Amino acid sequence: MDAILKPADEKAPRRAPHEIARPSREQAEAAVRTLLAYIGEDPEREGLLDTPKRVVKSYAELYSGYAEDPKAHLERTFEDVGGYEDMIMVRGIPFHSHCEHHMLPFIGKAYIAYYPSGGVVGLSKLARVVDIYANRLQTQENLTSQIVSSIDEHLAPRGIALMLEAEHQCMTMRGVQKAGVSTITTQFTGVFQDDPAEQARFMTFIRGGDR
Ligand SMILES: Nc1nc2c(ncn2[C@@H]2O[C@H](COP(=O)(O)OP(=O)(O)OP(=O)(O)O)[C@@H](O)[C@H]2O)c(=O)[nH]1
Ligand SMILES: [Zn+2]
Repeated sequence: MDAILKPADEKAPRRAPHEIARPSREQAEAAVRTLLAYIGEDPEREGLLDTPKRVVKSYAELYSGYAEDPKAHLERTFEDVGGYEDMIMVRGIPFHSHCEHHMLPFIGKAYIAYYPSGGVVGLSKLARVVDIYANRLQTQENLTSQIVSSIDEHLAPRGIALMLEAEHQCMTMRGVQKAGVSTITTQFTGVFQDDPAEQARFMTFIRGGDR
């Protein structure tokens, strides 16, 4: 257990989840008490007695994505769609994630489009995939590429376009303190990657409902 409580060698290769010993809930709660004392609080005062328990419980929701597999949501496709094969966009999916540098939230919207090939997925499933990856520690770039890779792997559409726009609280509440700044990331595969006109169409769809 000591190994996980000490800082890791920065150059160590990335370990698989099963190689990392998981602390108990009690150890996680004790770590929260340590942080409370570190910021100058008294972890024993009445208002804070249940806080470690609540924080650890909230982590089960905020970081639920580690225990979920997007495949479960993307493997069921529908083919009876009247031969529809044009772009499908799910526009403005709200998400919240946490940056892996500060463990502070970044909050924004995802815009996903794809050209189907042989089948479509339930629309909600795309939002579920966003949540699975957002409910992990992330960089916005990683989140973008993981969502795209997973849709590509399980659905193999003719093309995928994804744009994320988010505000990072680590830039708003602390550090450089720039409120109202958003970060945009995009990734294109297939027809979107090959044809700039498709990227332009994607951008037009994104603006569509705001006119
Ligand atoms: N590329 C990228 N950077 C991010 C993301 N989330 C946070 N960051 C940045 O990660 C960087 C970490 O920089 P460091 O210098 O190691 O940390 P820091 O001293 O806390 O930096 P400041 O935020 O500038 O105070 C900061 O520039 C953050 O803005 C992200 O999703 N993608
Ligand atoms: Zn950050």
